[in-house]
Amino acid sequence: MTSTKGLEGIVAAETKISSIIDDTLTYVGYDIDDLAVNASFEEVIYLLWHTRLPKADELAELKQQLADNMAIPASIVDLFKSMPLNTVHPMAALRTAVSMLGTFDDEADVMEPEANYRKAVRLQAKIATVVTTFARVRKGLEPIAPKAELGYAANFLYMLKGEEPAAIEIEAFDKALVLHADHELNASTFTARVCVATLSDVYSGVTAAIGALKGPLHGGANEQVMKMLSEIGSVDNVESYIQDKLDHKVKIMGFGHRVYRKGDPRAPHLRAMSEKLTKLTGKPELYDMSVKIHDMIVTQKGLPANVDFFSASVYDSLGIEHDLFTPVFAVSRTSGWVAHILEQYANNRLIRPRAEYVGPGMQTYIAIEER
Ligand SMILES: CC(=O)SCCNC(=O)CCNC(=O)[C@H](O)C(C)(C)COP(=O)(O)OP(=O)(O)OC[C@H]1O[C@@H](n2cnc3c(N)ncnc32)[C@H](O)[C@@H]1OP(=O)(O)O
Ligand SMILES: O=C([O-])CC(=O)C(=O)O
Repeated sequence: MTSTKGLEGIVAAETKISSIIDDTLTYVGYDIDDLAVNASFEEVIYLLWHTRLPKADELAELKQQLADNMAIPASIVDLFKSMPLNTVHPMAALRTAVSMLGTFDDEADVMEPEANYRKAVRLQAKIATVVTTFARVRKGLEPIAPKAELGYAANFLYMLKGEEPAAIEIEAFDKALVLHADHELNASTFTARVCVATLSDVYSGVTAAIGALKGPLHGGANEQVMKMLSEIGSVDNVESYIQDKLDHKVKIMGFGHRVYRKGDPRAPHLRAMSEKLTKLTGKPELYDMSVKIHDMIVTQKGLPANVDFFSASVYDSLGIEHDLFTPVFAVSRTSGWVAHILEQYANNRLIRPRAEYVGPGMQTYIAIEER
């Protein structure tokens, strides 16, 4: 029995939800380039959960269900207030809050497909409120209730900032949500599938997935990209900063990917958004720095940017605090996690691989006083 480090190249599940073939990403067979330009996030949620695009009335129904379920229990606010708010990372707060949401759901352990779908809707609706509520509570601000008439992207920005976002902000944020919604068997989605394959519940699966997304080799990279841009500070500093990191073999966040070789198809969309939005917000240097970093890494390491690289300057332009970047990713990816959880339940088998044992051979127990 031999192992493959990081399970590289191992096909561990069948899925109808998304695919990456020859660097092309599709959701249910629709090219991400097509969806990024044409689909709303709510349409993508429906697509991932039903493996088909919604008709107008079906989309309207899903939007209504999401709007109806956005409120969160007051205890979640109390939970946040009880946390060490000066130090807690929003991803840790989110992980804990999603777990707690499960305790309030009467159907948490009801495993019928209809009940699991209802939980999917509730969780997708509430996760936007959870993240924005945390963002406000930690600053001593009152949470803002969602407005039923706003779409998902608009509601998120509204609940975060307390004012209705401009059309260009809604459009950009909605596109970012579309681009982050699903990605085949990435680490957090695999985590969710492993968790629920024991027939554990939807909340456990998403809580586990949030934990996996948090790491800087996965979703946590977008916050680290912004940290790097802030440290660099100006285009003139890019070369020496990046060269120093490369000379010391430090990984540059937002580059490289386990699956993509030529490039991540989501990155050009985010790059275009970054160029446009950083100009509008009067911070074009963020984009210019990003491009210079990008060119250096591509030239010297041959590594293309992944989804996390240009999303950092996009989220900054939308006025989102830097440590909320990964929670925003989680808000979008919940749609994909839940789709995979429902797919796993529909054709379940326990996921239990083997490990290659590389420890010592058979030993005989030695009494403690003789060691
Ligand atoms: C949403 C997402 O999860 S997208 C990914 C987000 N993560 C990041 O941006 C973090 C930075 N990137 C990385 O750490 C990696 O590229 C990963 C985790 C994405 C993929 O990892 P793996 O497929 O395991 O590749 P691995 O880490 O083994 O790298 C292979 C080689 O490329 C190098 N490399 C990979 N990524 C980078 C990088 N970002 N900067 C510099 N060198 C890199 C490695 O040092 C290694 O070099 P070596 O063979 O000389 O030791
Ligand atoms: O697929 C991966 O390994 C990581 C990734 O890009 C994602 O989850 O969006």
